[in-house]
Amino acid sequence: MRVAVPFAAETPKTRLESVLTPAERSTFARAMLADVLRAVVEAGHEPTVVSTAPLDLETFALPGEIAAAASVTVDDRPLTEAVNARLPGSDAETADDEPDPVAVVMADLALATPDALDRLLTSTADVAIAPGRGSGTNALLVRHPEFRVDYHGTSYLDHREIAREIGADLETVDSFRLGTDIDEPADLVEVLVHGRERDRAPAVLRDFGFDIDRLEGRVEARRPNDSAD
Ligand SMILES: Nc1nc2c(ncn2[C@@H]2O[C@H](COP(=O)(O)OP(=O)(O)OP(=O)(O)O)[C@@H](O)[C@H]2O)c(=O)[nH]1
Ligand SMILES: C[C@H](OP(=O)(O)O)C(=O)O
Repeated sequence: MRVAVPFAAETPKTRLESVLTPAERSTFARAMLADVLRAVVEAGHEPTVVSTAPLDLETFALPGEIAAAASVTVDDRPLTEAVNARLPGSDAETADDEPDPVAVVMADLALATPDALDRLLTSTADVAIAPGRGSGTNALLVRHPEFRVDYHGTSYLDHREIAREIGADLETVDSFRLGTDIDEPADLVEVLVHGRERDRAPAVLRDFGFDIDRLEGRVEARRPNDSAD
């Protein structure tokens, strides 16, 4: 199985611009990517980062076995096109009778664990999806040679419809860890609460000065000098 990890390398995580500087967003996005690559390798797979710009994984100082298993390919097409070019049955595929399945795991799944990924990656459905809140498609496994993605907006609902149209059976993988993509300031607290000790993303946030604000209402990640909304 091939596992693609799309990565917007140049201006990542723009929706975090109210709480992180551009340099911090880049560091944080790379920390989440490192955590995702580690989880994919520990689930037994060799991830390829599909990056919008060149990316030197050597500068990530990944543990040896993670660095050895992970690779980068540069593709500056929009997300949907770049992913579709890699799905079973696409032009980039050889004309195998039975193409290899392809998984697509987003680089901002900071809570992903090998066990959570394994539940998706061992699905035998034609298409398996771990949706995100708000109907995103956080992680996907495609076996069907006619299935194509259409990301953004309500992509989970759209992908269900696409699967129905081509007669593919679809499994929805219900997973808190895969369902939590880190898009907006309110998501940062999930990294601090549920990130594991060894993960980079929570360490980076703490290094930036974030902590869990328990003072009132719903908990959130805040640093002391952030102005109140
Ligand atoms: N290869 C590639 N990856 C992308 C592209 N856009 C987003 N990604 C990656 O796809 C995943 C989901 O991205 P989004 O959350 O929609 O966008 P983002 O760029 O991370 O964040 P925002 O700028 O806040 O929208 C992340 O892993 C991104 O790094 C793209 O055009 N090409
Ligand atoms: C790529 C996109 O991510 P979101 O913008 O929902 O985080 C999607 O899941 O369709």
